[in-house]
Amino acid sequence: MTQPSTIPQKFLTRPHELGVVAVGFSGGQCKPGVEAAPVALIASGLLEQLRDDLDYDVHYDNMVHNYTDIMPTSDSEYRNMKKPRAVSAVTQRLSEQAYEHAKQGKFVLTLGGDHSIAIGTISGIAKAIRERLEGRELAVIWVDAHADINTPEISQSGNIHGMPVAFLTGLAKEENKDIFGWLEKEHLINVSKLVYIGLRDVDREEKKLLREHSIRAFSMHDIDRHGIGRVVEMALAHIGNDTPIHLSFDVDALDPQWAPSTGTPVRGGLTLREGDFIAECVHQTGNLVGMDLVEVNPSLETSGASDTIRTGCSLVRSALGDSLL
Ligand SMILES: NC(=[NH2+])NCCC[C@H](N)C(=O)O
Repeated sequence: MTQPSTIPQKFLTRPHELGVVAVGFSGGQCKPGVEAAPVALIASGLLEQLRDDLDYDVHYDNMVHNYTDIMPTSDSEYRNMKKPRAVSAVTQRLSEQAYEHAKQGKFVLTLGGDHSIAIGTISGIAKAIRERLEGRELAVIWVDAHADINTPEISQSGNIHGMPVAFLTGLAKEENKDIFGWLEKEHLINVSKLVYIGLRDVDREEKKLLREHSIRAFSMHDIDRHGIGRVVEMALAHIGNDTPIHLSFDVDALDPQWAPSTGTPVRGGLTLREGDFIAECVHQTGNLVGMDLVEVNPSLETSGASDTIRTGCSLVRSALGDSLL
């Protein structure tokens, strides 16, 4: 059965402590249901598994945050973004929550929610890491079918869950404090410390951005060619061994066979083992400081929902040190 990890964690001063933030937010896209994911993941026993099997001291406020108290009364489109003020307010609050945990040297686990929430988690953790580790930059491994790097102007959908990487890298900028203008330099990540794995549905303008900024991206084609083992090796080599890592895991990186209940499924994805393998390897670096699990939408499929939840739990356990032997 499962046992706690023995891998020393280089960048956490409280490696056995997990700050868990449950974010019931779906405003980064248009399909309701993704806000119910944290409850579903927790009801299926995820936090007990982390506590009892992997020996983590779980710091969870027993609340799924839906941030209703900070929802704007009106939220018209702005620069082609849908619900810009709501997503901005939620991610700003989440950024502070993630920062508080990360500042104390805990691992930050965030259960989403749609992928727009990564604007909050990554900005908060990047800031805490800079403060705690003398200006060190946070690297991000973005495991996803999509690149989520649309700037508002090039986005075809206007959904902000397709834009978080643009805001986090500073490729998209906005002065208005109510619409991501709260993001400061200390919140941002460097494109050279960003790596994608699993891409297979990238918009044309996004492809251009990836090329122009020489962003390291491993598509499903690369995984077919080299195998997942080599791809993860290359991804980690790109980041380097002296860098704290955040893993932002969109469940739609997996093939719909393993994760059908998600808003934007794309065929031809990772197997369950390839997903777990990525998470296991990132854990083994000893450099992981945070993880998001996003885009589980239990209401989209009746029979597929429990499979998707099970997949999500498995990915989180793997990233937190669960191993097969
Ligand atoms: N987090 C996600 N599932 N993102 C899907 C994004 C799809 C598309 N590229 C868009 O910008 O709308």
